[in-house]
Amino acid sequence: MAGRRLDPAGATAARESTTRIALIYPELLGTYGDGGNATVLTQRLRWRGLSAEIVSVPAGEPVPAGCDIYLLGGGEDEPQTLAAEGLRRNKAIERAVAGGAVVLAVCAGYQVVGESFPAGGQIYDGMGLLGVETRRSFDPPDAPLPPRVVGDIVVEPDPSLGLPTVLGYENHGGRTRPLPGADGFAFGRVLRGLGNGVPEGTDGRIDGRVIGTYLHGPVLAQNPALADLMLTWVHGSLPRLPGPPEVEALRAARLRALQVG
Ligand SMILES: NC(=O)CC[C@H](N)C(=O)O
Repeated sequence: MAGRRLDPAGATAARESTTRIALIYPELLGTYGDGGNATVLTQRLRWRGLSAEIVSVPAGEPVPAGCDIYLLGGGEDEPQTLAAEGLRRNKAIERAVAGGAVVLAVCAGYQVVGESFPAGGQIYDGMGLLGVETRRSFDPPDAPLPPRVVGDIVVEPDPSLGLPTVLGYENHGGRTRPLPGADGFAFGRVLRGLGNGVPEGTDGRIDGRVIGTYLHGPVLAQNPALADLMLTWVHGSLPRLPGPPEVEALRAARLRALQVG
């Protein structure tokens, strides 16, 4: 993580060129429509008159290093280990991140960009982009937890991000905690659901422009402000663009139903 202490607010100068959004191994890391995150980012750029391209990277293909944003979604244990194997061999995302690229990694993707994760009774190395480790449970267990958490999740993002409440859906068996002295900070505080499953009650992790979270959804479809935050990391300031009215209505209804806010 050293050597890429980027200031997320100090975005790259405004740019004219097409924004390239890499969708990593969608057939392995694509549960719960996480590929929709690429659609949301692309559309929010196009609505502002900016051009964007989705670069879908099938498993087994080399990951291009020249993209602006890399998206990794959720996956079951076996596809997740295959994805991690491919990504550990191919250091393109690490190089792109060192050059200022943005990463959004959801659930299995979050575990894979961390230092290590469990699958099928073994522990696998991740990419080490975030200083977190995932296990089925930590020893001694801090609280009795269900073997798998499935359901709605609501997160109050870290205030430094300037984001409204974030909504999503989680389905995972892994619990994730920062390694001692890890760079970065938790994505947010869990208001409903489990998230990282640690006593601090946090979800996810952010280090520089790498975001890991347990929120499926696809998360950006329900949380356009998070999409715009990522886009400003690439573009600098962008014209304000409210969420589509139906998304705002859905958010309000979900928050009411979940009795948050
Ligand atoms: N939905 C997911 O991405 C699951 C991630 C991981 N296989 C777990 O169960 O913890």
